Formats: sequence, structure tokens, C-alpha cells
Amino acid sequence: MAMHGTSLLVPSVQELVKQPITKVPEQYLQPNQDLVVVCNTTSLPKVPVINLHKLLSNDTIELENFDHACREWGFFQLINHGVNTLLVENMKKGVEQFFNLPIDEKKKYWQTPNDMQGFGQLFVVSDEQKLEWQDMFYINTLPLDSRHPHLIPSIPKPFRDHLETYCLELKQLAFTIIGRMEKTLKIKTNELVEFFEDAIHQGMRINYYPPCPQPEHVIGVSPHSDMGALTILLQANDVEGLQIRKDGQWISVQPLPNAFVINIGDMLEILTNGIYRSIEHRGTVNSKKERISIATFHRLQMSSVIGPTPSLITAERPALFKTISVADYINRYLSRQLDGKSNLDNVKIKVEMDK
Ligand SMILES: O=C(O)CCC(=O)C(=O)O
Ligand SMILES: [Fe+2]
Repeated sequence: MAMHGTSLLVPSVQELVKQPITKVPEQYLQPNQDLVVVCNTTSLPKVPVINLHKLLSNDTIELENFDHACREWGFFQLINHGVNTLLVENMKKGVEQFFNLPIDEKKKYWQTPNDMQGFGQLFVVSDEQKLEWQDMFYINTLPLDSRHPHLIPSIPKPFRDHLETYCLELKQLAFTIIGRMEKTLKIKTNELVEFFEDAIHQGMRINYYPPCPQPEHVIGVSPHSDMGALTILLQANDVEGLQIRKDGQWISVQPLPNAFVINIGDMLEILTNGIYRSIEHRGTVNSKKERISIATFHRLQMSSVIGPTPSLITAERPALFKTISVADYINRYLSRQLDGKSNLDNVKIKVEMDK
């Protein structure tokens, strides 16, 4: 078993595919996987696209679309988001170069048995467990004292500077989006934002999925909902692979130029008393091209307590979730394999069913 809040160390998949292989090692083969290749994609509904500029100008239709996306999809693509295009391009380049550093250089940033930050995989809790077809790099970016000296401060420039600016801009963007939710939920200004003001935690997970000779038998990232409040994801090299579960089907989130994929995590589902939803998603891989994504997570810090915000608890809509300690939620989430939405189900208040 892995220690609390850590992940067992696993080999690098990026290194593994440096030898030509036609078969995937046993530990990556997923039995009984739902169809990864989604047929007939044209007839499936598309993830909503939201224009932030319109949203901020109080465009009524855009506000409605945004509200609908948060209630029904838990996911949307955000365009006109205002984050500098050059900065985003520099991040993409920087990430690619960082993953292409020689392995001996990368070892300096590797996870250790006591630390899930760095290169590796997350949620590996037993030696028998199936592994994912990816290498990832995870770092805490905020608060500043959650950073480790051998990680961000040791990343080569100029990538380090771009990363710092990107994190700041994305934090601002997260506050802006959560602020818009107060409007569409018709609650007081700051009622959601204030939970985050002194207690925001930001983390970044860079996912690198190498090409795979048997893509339909492996998974890049197992089905899960995100633990935090709001995730801002960049599909960094425009390769398809992210899929979300909608009405029992897996729907692909096709990369859109200059867009971020935004998704609501478990903590916002709890805070909004289940009105805005944290949706299950997964990362698939393909045989031809590597895929890179950068997920930036925003959540409450460990010392916080979380429950449905009082004005969203009404007679018609009683509290759906218990009020719990964030530390308990996180520790539980991190100590298990990813498993759909099971963590959130665990804090649901069980309603007595009529016989
Ligand atoms: O690579 C992706 O598009 C999804 C990654 C993801 O879901 C995550 O890092 O939480
Ligand atoms: Fe995710």
C-alpha cells in the first residue's frame, strides 16, 4: 500500500516507448474497458462553447448558456478568455521541451516515496493495480509554501517564468468564472468567491500520453471526477483524447483553437448543493501521436471545511451533502484508485426512500 497522500513509484511510459513495441506490457492492459473509440461522433451532442467576453458584458443568452453548461454538462470550452495567446503558446512549447529533457535531467524532478509532486503517476496504491498510459508532472503552485525547492524554483528559465505568469493568470480566470456563477445561481456577490479568497490552493498536472500500439486496451487517465472546485485544462498539442460521460455515452471534447476546457470539480458540486455538477471524464490515447494536456486545479486548502452554501439550501432543495473537512475529503480521494464519482457519493446525505 502507498503511504497516505502519496503514490507508488512506477516506470516512465515515455521511456518505455523509446524501444519499438507492438504489445503493451500486461500491467497497462485494461480488461473490460468501455469502447474507447466512439463511433458516429457527428450525431453526438457537443460540449458547449462559452464566450467569456460576452459573459462579462452580461449578455443574457451567454449567461443562460453558461448556467446550462454548468448544470447539465459540468464542462465547457471557454473562448475569448483574455489570457494572452503568446503566453499560452510559450507554455505549450515549454511543456514539450520539459518532457523531452534527457531522463537523467528529469530524475531530479521525480516523485519520491513520500511525495506525489514531480514526474510519475498519481493514485497508484498497490503493486497489482493497472497502470495508466501516461507520465505526468504534478506540482502545487499555491499557496507559495506548498511548493518544493527542487521543483518550480529549479525549472529552467524561460519556462519557469512562463509557468509563474500562467498560474497567476489562471487563478484570476478561476475567480472570474466562479464570480459569474454567483450571478447565474442568483446568490450574493462574493458568496462563493469568499470561500476561496484566503484559502485557494492551486495545483498543476501536466499529462503526457505517448502513442500506444494498442490504444483501445489501455487508458491514459482512468474515469474520474476532479476533486477540486474548478479545473482549467489546456489541450496543449491539439490532439483529441479527453472524453466526458454524458447520459451514459462517452463524448469527445475536440480541441478548439485558443480555448480552455473548464470543468467543475467535486468541491463546487458540494458548494452549489449539487446544482452545478462535477462530471466523470477520462483520457484516451491513440497509436499515432503523443498527446499533451495541462490541467490547472483550484480548490480549497486542507484547513477548510466545506458544505453546501446556505442560500442554496431551501425547503425544495434540502442539503444534498454533509459538511466535511477538506483534509478528510482529500486524504480519502488520494488514498484510493480513481473510481468514477465514488468519492463524492460518499459525502451525499442519504435520503430515506419511500417504501
Ligand atoms: O488529459 C486530459 O485531457 C484530462 C486530464 C484530467 O482529467 C486530469 O488531469 O484530471
Ligand atoms: Fe480530470
